[in-house]
Amino acid sequence: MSRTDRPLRRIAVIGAGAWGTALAIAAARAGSEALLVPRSAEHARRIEAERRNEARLPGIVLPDAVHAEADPAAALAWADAAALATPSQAMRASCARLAPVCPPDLPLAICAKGVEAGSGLLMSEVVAEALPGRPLAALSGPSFADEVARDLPTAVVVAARSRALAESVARAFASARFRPYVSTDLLGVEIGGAAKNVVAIACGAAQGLGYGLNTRAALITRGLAEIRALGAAMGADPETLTGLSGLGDLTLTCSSEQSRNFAFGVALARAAAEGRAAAPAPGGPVVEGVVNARSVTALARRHGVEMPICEAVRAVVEGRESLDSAILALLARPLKAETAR
Ligand SMILES: NC(=O)C1=CN([C@@H]2O[C@H](COP(=O)(O)OP(=O)(O)OC[C@H]3O[C@@H](n4cnc5c(N)ncnc54)[C@H](O)[C@@H]3O)[C@@H](O)[C@H]2O)C=CC1
Ligand SMILES: O=C(CO)COP(=O)(O)O
Repeated sequence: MSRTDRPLRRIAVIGAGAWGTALAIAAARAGSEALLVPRSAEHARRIEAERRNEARLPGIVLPDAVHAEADPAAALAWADAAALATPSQAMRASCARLAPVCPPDLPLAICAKGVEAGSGLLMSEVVAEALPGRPLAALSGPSFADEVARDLPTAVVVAARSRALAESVARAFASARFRPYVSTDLLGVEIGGAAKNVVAIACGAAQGLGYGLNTRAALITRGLAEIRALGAAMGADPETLTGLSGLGDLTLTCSSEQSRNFAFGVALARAAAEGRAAAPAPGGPVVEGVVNARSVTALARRHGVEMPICEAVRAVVEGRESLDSAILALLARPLKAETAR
């Protein structure tokens, strides 16, 4: 009997950021047990002593079924499955640390959203290189960590090439107010999650510039068209990109300053107005769209896909173009048909 034929009830969560912590809590609500594995032993001790992860999820008390474990070997030996919840650019290093101690058949649920800079690989490709042979799933969709931790109703999607694996992972997290749908389109789910953060920066910048809701609606819709074009070129199911992990997450992230990517876009516009550059705070919460502006557009260029909004965000965050001129360039693009057909 393979591991995924029996319920996945012990979940090791690698990466104790806001999302890893919220997922550990979601697993506990689903009747699973979770071991949260931070990068440092000190962080594990603090979480265990305080019964919270105050730096990342302020005010949230951990349920009894969640514990912190400093030693990844102990956590993975105990676990039925692991959730990989480090930022995308740390995924390879984090998996390398797990490689000597990760059982060869341990199911892994990728919870980071992004494309690796340099290699242009999706997270499932990075993990398959760093931890070869393990059954892979991705959990994604519109889900602010804080809302999940507070048990506000949330729907996500769990994708795996094996439907049985997607269903097992979904069951490990499903509870009355946390509803995972399943999908076999791993590629589509990963593309939507990686690209939406870049469009969210554009929406935040538009808000910071004082633009209105017309602009936001245009950016979301045309952003989705870009994401769908990338998905089509890479072989994703177009329906996935209008589902929870595509349009769903795009809508969430593009419409609230609760999104770190949106908030960073607002900060970009404020900084531009004051004639200075903006960058995410070192050691602060991850802003995936900054690195992913580069990695997602690099992937699109490789596939011959135009992503003008994402390219504009890239040019601005790389300091090659001012926000004003990036917007003017977007608006000055030749008039064209809205749809390809
Ligand atoms: N916060 C949210 O609402 C959601 C986040 N996500 C995704 O989850 C991923 C993680 O985001 P957050 O937890 O929010 O970030 P965060 O900024 O709250 O925390 C990131 C954590 O990763 C740890 N880390 C960094 N490098 C590491 C490494 N090499 N090994 C182990 N740990 C390492 C840091 O110590 C930190 O605790 C991102 O890809 C994000 O897009 C997905 C859904 C919701
Ligand atoms: O992915 C997220 C919600 O689904 C979190 O978005 P931010 O990283 O922009 O906060």
